[in-house]
Amino acid sequence: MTEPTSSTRHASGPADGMPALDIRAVSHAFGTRKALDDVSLTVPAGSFTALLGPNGAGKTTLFSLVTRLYDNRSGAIHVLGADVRRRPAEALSRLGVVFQARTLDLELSVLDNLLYHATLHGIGFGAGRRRAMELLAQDGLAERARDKVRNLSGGQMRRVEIVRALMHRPRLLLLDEPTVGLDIASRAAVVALVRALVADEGIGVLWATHIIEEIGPGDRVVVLHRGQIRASGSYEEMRARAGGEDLSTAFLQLVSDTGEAAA
Ligand SMILES: Nc1ncnc2c1ncn2[C@@H]1O[C@H](COP(=O)(O)OP(=O)(O)OP(=O)(O)O)[C@@H](O)[C@H]1O
Repeated sequence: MTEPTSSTRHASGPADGMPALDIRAVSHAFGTRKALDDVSLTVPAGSFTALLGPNGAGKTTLFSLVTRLYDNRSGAIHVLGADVRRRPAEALSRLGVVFQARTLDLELSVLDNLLYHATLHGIGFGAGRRRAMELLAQDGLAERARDKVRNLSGGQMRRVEIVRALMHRPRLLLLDEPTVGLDIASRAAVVALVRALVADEGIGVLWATHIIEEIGPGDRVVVLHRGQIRASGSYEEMRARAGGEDLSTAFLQLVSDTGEAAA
């Protein structure tokens, strides 16, 4: 991405120093099946935090609670200080989300998809169009603005979904396994786009994945397994846990069924 403009750098957002996302003691069950058990985690503002967990760990359930698809009946979730239960409109206006399943309208143009989202957030047509073109240009997709989404590659669709999530200038971006199904080059482009948002604009990112290679030095890592947080800390701390071995070794130790639940 190119250097952010003043309008992109200062997105809507409250107090400095507040975590982008703070989850405290949240549990969730589907009937008798516990999907999340007393989960607490923090995404500091301007951090890339990887939520690392194997299939069925509870990542999507956690995202559904943060975005209010499900109601959190225990614990508390704050987005930039706004409680998602008590101040949902405020909290949701501060977050952008890219769901695991594709949600663009394939028959609409890229621009119309973005304008539709802008309208849902109360952004007027002119301002929405300017914002969309600014973001598409930053991501090298401006010339595809009038193309039907159906004609884009999978990687380009993902990047458009990220652009869409940024239309209303959130300070927290949630991405649920955003590179699933992409080839290596497309995956690298998506990762680079999101890392640039963290570095250039200070957006807090929670990146759910089970792909270890997407996590690197300087990242924060939260390991979720069977609905429980098994570990959290910096990439370097995680490696140290495995005696200096790579992150894969640490991860496999943490999600083995004998691994202790630990903070
Ligand atoms: N709507 C639902 N009804 C019943 N059980 C569910 C529902 N959604 C999820 N679960 C169960 O909750 C647990 C956590 O699922 P979840 O989809 O949150 O995990 P995940 O980490 O996102 O997995 P994946 O990487 O496979 O997407 C699993 O045991 C799953 O089967």
